[in-house]
Amino acid sequence: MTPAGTGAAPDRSALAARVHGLLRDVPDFPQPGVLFKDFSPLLADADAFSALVADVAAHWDGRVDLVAGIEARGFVLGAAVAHALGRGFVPVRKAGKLPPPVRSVSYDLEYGSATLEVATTAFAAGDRVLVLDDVLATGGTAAAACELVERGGARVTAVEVVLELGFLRGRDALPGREVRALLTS
Ligand SMILES: O=P(O)(O)OC[C@H]1O[C@H](OP(=O)(O)OP(=O)(O)O)[C@H](O)[C@@H]1O
Ligand SMILES: Nc1ncnc2[nH]cnc12
Repeated sequence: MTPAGTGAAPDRSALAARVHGLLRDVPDFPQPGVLFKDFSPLLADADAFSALVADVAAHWDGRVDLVAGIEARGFVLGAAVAHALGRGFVPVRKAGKLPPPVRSVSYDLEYGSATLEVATTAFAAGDRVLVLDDVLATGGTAAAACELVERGGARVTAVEVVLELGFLRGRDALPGREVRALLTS
């Protein structure tokens, strides 16, 4: 593997502290009562973003065939990790964005409900797929993405997120799956 960016991944606890310091808390967004975690400052920090991508890629190197990123913030992280791994990227999109034929799954998330879609041709039988997103909250989004991967005949190796909102118990929506998070709050 040749990680994009600055080379070897640093110590994970140091990386976690650095990433934590670059997340911005936004109260009452997108609706009252939600404390929104804004990843924009992290993405804008070239060194921290490179270190994060290198860390994730180093962990999964040789163990996945494709990275599936969930719209929209999972696209940014997922495409960067796929590039660092030298693997392909599959966009898992909100309804109506991908051209047919697609598979669809509806789900609930922390602040609403939605439908995710993936191209029916995205996966080959037996592909090992890393599902990647920024936040695991209730787990509805990640569970829907996993279902889409498996309906396509592929296998979910794991769900990787930057931040897990532990109090929302997203892992309960992903029984039996490996879930890896850099940060838990
Ligand atoms: O675990 P859950 O409760 O399902 O929530 C997690 C999802 O919520 C956010 O996406 P959002 O749907 O807000 O879309 P965005 O990335 O386009 O802003 C986040 O990026 C995850 O995909
Ligand atoms: N609180 C939160 N902040 C950012 N993304 C989220 N997705 C679901 N809940 C979220």
